[in-house]
Amino acid sequence: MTVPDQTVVESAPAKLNLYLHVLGRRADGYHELDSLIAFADIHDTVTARPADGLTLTLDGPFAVALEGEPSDDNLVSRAAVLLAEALDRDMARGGAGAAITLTKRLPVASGIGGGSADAAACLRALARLWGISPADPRLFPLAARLGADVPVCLTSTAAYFGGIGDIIDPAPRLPPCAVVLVNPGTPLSTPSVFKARSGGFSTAARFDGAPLATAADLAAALAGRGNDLTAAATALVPGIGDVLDALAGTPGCLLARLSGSGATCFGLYGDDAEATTAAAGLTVRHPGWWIRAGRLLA
Ligand SMILES: C[C@](O)(CO)[C@H](O)COP(=O)(O)OP(=O)(O)OC[C@H]1O[C@@H](n2ccc(N)nc2=O)[C@H](O)[C@@H]1O
Ligand SMILES: Nc1ncnc2c1ncn2[C@@H]1O[C@H](COP(=O)(O)OP(=O)(O)OP(=O)(O)O)[C@@H](O)[C@H]1O
Repeated sequence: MTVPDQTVVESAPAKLNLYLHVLGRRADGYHELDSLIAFADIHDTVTARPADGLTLTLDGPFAVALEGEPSDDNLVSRAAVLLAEALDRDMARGGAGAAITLTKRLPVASGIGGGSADAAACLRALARLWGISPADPRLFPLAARLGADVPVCLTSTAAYFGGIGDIIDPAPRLPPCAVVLVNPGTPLSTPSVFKARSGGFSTAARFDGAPLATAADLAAALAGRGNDLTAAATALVPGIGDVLDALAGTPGCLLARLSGSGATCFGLYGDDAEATTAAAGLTVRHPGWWIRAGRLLA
């Protein structure tokens, strides 16, 4: 959305790993993954307007979680600097920069890729502000330099994620599906979860069956797959087990699962009313949890 004073607004949607299989561990310590990634209409927001230089302002309920970190370390600032460099946009020589605001609504270090989504949204917002397409192919290599999850967040459409996150393939069309996201309130760092993981490896499990017409079809297909980081994440944050049990116990929940390295879990539902009712009930019973209802993006 562009508003008349040239302010550009981009959403940074939460990423969900509908399934996440760990296929092996490379010599450099990174893990080979097979994952079906989808996005939800539950999001941070990046706003950019013309200004001298580059500045970042944080607001929103989870801004406080990032305020202890230097602003230059924020993935949004890093994305802005990379794009300015790639476009040879020299603000010292009078080129217009951007005043960026990140409205942080997604919990930090929570397995739903908020930082990656913010970085991708910043690339799209500044591309538009500075007169190039948000689909410009130059954005992809910049996104990859910012993190494994950032390229897939550029389009925020469902995708298969392979390699160490560097292989992105189109996913089957997902059916309309309502979701509830629940985080028990404990940040969880991705490296600690991979380090805590033990046991064997899974095989790749991309869908090759009939089209997924309904949320129930999607849940049934996912039931034979899993998130291989669940045991390790739950060992570090036992509250994940409570979240999964609570989600699974809500009427209409078709599937409850951990996203990424956690600690956010998601429930899938056949319709919006079931998800909204589930979220409301969980909020009453667990006032300390972060709970949001929404839908998967098409
Ligand atoms: C697990 C996922 O959430 C799945 O969507 C993401 O791939 C994680 O992406 P991310 O948070 O951007 O993670 P990165 O910053 O790339 O990696 C953080 C750390 O997690 C471990 N890591 C991450 C990705 C991967 N494929 N193998 C790993 O072993 C590594 O120790 C790495 O240093
Ligand atoms: N804009 C940002 N939002 C969130 N975290 C950021 C941001 N910029 C930098 N970071 C850093 O990145 C770390 C990971 O944050 P993020 O919320 O993206 O994790 P995540 O949801 O677990 O991601 P993933 O699912 O990709 O593992 C944070 O602990 C923080 O230090």
